[in-house]
Amino acid sequence: MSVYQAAAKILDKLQRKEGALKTLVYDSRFKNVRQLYALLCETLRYSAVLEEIIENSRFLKGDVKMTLNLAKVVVYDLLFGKGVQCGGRLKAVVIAHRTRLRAELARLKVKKQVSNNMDLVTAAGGSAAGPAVPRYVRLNTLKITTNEAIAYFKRQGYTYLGKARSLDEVAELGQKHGKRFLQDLHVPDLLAFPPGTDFHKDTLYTAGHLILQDKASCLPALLLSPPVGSCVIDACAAPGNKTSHLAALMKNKGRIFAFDLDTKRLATMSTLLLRAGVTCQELANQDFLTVKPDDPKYQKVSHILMDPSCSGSGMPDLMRALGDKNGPEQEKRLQSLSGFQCRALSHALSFPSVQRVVYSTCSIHQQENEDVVKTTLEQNTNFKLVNALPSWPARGLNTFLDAGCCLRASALDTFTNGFFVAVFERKSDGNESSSERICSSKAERNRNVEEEATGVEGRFESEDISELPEQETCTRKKPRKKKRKTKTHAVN
Ligand SMILES: C[S@@+](CC[C@H](N)C(=O)[O-])C[C@H]1O[C@@H](n2cnc3c(N)ncnc32)[C@H](O)[C@@H]1O
Repeated sequence: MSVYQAAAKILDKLQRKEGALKTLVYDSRFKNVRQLYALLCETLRYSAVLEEIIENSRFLKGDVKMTLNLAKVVVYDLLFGKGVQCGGRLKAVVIAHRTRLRAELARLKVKKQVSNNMDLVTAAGGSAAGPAVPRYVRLNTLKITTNEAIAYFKRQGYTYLGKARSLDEVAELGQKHGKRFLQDLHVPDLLAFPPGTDFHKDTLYTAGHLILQDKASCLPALLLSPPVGSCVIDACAAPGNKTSHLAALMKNKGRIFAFDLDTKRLATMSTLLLRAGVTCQELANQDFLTVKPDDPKYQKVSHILMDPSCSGSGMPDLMRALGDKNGPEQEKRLQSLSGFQCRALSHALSFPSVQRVVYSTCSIHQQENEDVVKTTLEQNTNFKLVNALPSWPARGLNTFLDAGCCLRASALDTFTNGFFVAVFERKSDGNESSSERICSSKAERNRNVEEEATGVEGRFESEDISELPEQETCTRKKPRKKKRKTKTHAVN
């Protein structure tokens, strides 16, 4: 099977919501999964542009017999990729229409008033997905310091633009190309490069010094901010980007109990943590809902990260591929996800010593975000919301009194993927009224700012197919009856 047929099949499956992109690629058993994955990512990125070109050129209107998805992957390679890399009838058909397709590309650039292909993507995605998001690189501080990394990239010919002072500077980088980078203003040890910068073959990346992770997905670990030496649970952990971030914040001291239902993702996680030099973890292939809060093993757990399965609707490429379908089916799915998310979050809050719990999703839907937080607060009156990262401009939708304590992220507002974070903290006095739980009092806001400035500052995904799923689509798996626990051992 050619790479195009394999890719088209996966696009079909994505549209039928049969799984996450990386899982589908991995499961396809295609011999060169890296090539297949790269082609799919790029086709998804150019999806809207490709559809317009295919439609305007009437490529599929004549005698050409192929599905839109097959047309998209092959036209992508013809116009934006390495040229058509197959033989036979498929190549003959595309070559026969090459001139018309190229002419449509040129016409589209004139229409959108852009001069290069990347700008075309930005122009196409501008309304639905927002501007292009920079390539964020989290430095794994277990292995490298920020200064070392900056010096390394300078040696590689990149121009260092300094530490961003405003989101506008990050946004500007999103519109640029070439070898330049800056340090992020919110997340310490995070660098931002122009979109499309590829580090998969970089030696620092392959050695686990760099973690390719979107900025928004760095916020949960940062806001949980477990002290060095603490006892932490990562409830839905695989493939472990946030676990490795937690371990870096904890300087590999203390314990992280990490759970996941999915055996394959957990195996990938084990490999990734090994590469990242994480040694303080204990992995378990277990349904978090079955983990007993009164088990003496978890007696000292003070911090929990809850990043459960969600619709993945914050991932722009994915949503563009799936189409933003509303309707009863979508509503049913969201309700089911939301029910699970509420149960999982309440379960996290039931651990006897837990003080702080961070809830996050890569969803843009209120049902999975504010609604889950509101229900959970109503059911757990011994917890309140903390005003998460007050300097962050995008806040939770105003659907209940404390919703502004939560933060949202999007390509349009924060130049990241779509994301949501809420921070729960145990009330010091169990008798606080519901109004006291609101984090809008000036004193508490100030305290939170201070915490973020002192506790977080100074401490500190790949999309490589060999590493498998980031957190984009995280379809919920049914709990398995048989539990198998795996424990990773310390690695030097
Ligand atoms: C959003 S992804 C987690 C991404 C991860 N936190 C990271 O940053 O790399 C959600 C994960 O939850 C897992 N999951 C779903 N239901 C679960 C459950 N009941 N118990 C444990 N893990 C679960 C899924 O297998 C999936 O790997």
